[in-house]
Amino acid sequence: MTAPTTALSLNTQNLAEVADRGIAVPTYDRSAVSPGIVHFGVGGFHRAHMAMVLDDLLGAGLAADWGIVGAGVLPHDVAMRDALADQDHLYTLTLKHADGAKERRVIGSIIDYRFGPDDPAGLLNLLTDETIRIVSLTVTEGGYNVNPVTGEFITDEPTIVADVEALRAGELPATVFGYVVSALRARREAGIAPFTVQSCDNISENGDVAAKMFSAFARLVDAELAEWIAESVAFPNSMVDRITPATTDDDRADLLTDTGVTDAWPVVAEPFFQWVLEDDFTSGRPPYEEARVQVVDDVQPYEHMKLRLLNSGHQGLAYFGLLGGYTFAHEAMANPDIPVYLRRYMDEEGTPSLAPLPGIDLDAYKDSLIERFSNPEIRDTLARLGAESSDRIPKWLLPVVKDNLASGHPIEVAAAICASWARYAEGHDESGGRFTIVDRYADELQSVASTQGEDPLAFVRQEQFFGCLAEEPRFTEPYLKALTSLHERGAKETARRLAAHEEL
Ligand SMILES: NC(=O)c1ccc[n+]([C@@H]2O[C@H](COP(=O)([O-])OP(=O)(O)OC[C@H]3O[C@@H](n4cnc5c(N)ncnc54)[C@H](O)[C@@H]3O)[C@@H](O)[C@H]2O)c1
Ligand SMILES: O=P(O)(O)OC[C@@H](O)[C@@H](O)[C@H](O)[C@H](O)CO
Repeated sequence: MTAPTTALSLNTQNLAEVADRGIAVPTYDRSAVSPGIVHFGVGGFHRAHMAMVLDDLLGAGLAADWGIVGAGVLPHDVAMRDALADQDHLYTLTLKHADGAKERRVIGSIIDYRFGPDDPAGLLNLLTDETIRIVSLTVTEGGYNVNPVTGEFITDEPTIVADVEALRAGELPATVFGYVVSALRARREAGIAPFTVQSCDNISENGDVAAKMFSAFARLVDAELAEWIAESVAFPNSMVDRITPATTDDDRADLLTDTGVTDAWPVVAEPFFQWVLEDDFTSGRPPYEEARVQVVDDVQPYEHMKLRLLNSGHQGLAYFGLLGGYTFAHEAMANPDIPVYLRRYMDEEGTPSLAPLPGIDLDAYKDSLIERFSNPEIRDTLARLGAESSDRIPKWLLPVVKDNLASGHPIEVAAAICASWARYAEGHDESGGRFTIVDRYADELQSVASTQGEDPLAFVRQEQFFGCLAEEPRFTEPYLKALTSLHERGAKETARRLAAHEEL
């Protein structure tokens, strides 16, 4: 291994030298990889997860016709376009183990990137081309445009209204919905088989939700087209898992210090990887199972396990941690009470809401979650976990509350987590410092939270998030006790009492 004396840019030409500096590089001929997948939402997670799987397959001499073309439609996606373009769409993935060990590799499966606004017709033509057989998505929970209480498509969102008009007028789209539905319409007219729409977002029944939302969008354009989409396009469900924090300047600096390689947008993630995928594809798929993907007939039990234990657990960690003055997930996990009350939530509330999971050792799974949250090398911020709560709590935690209310199982900790969100939404911590609430409903949430001194149930009366839970005493009683305790005793003491099963 060459000592990293000079800075070396990551690009195709420098790959041999990058390898000399201790980073594994693609051994396959990237120029022979042709596009088969368009991925919307190329952020940290896609690059740590699905793109790595394709890179593994390419490295094994498979899937050469399943190269990924990234696509972005939001203004800030220019940053990813430029970062990737300058390095031939290569990037480094660093897996950080809890003991400090780092596994580094260069991923080569993304072969191009299209920023929609640069050339909407070009992106649409690509999506219409028969070589594209999968359109995959990590556009976040909010990207599916679902009303959290009714579960229906939000039809009056301005970008959606504009795209519906554009498609009706035969003009070019701007949103993911517009691109996918325009392309499917064009393929249908040209007699080209539709692609599969493969969601990789953290949403329960993500494929079914995508099917419903894309069909609802199409219905606004053309009812017959919507029917054809519902009948002809596969939307497989999946459970995806790998904690991938947002990239920081420290990550770029670490890579440079350790190896001398510069990467404009490296990805850092935990070593754990899981992808459980429903085998339902319209026009073929890569041999995913050759790269650790569990291809199954029914994903739902795995999805529920992950969303209700891991992601809801993250919600339990985020607001208590931020209110308690912590910045990183592992710092909050080092408070002895926090892992204990999180485990109480997982054992007493999350677990009874799950269907049987034959062959899965749930205790080992929950132990591993506590370990993964505690990994000090990942430096996952509580701010990331606590962002866009209005898209997360209703989709991950409230289904546990509703199922347990129906079955008579406990909901005390889940109610306390809801109260911690309400307390956090007040926008200040316990020493008077300010939080920046990152949520598309931030103003509304903060304004309602500011009234809960006089009206402690104000936050849960927001039916668009909580449905009718404000009318349910079995929920409001523990919720009010937790909210009062958070105000009067603070997050750390409230966590201690929850951990110790003491009265709040
Ligand atoms: N980060 C993780 O640990 C992790 C793990 C499992 C699953 N996921 C899933 O992946 C999603 C993305 O996570 P990430 O860490 O890559 O985030 P990120 O912020 O790095 O990337 C998100 C991408 O989605 C795009 N996007 C957001 N809203 C959109 C919209 N309305 N239309 C089109 N594009 C949109 C953004 O422009 C960006 O390219 C999560 O919301 C989650 O559902 C993430
Ligand atoms: O990325 P989000 O918005 O779905 O949720 C935040 C975290 O809970 C999530 O990213 C987890 O880290 C991830 O789901 C682990 O696989």
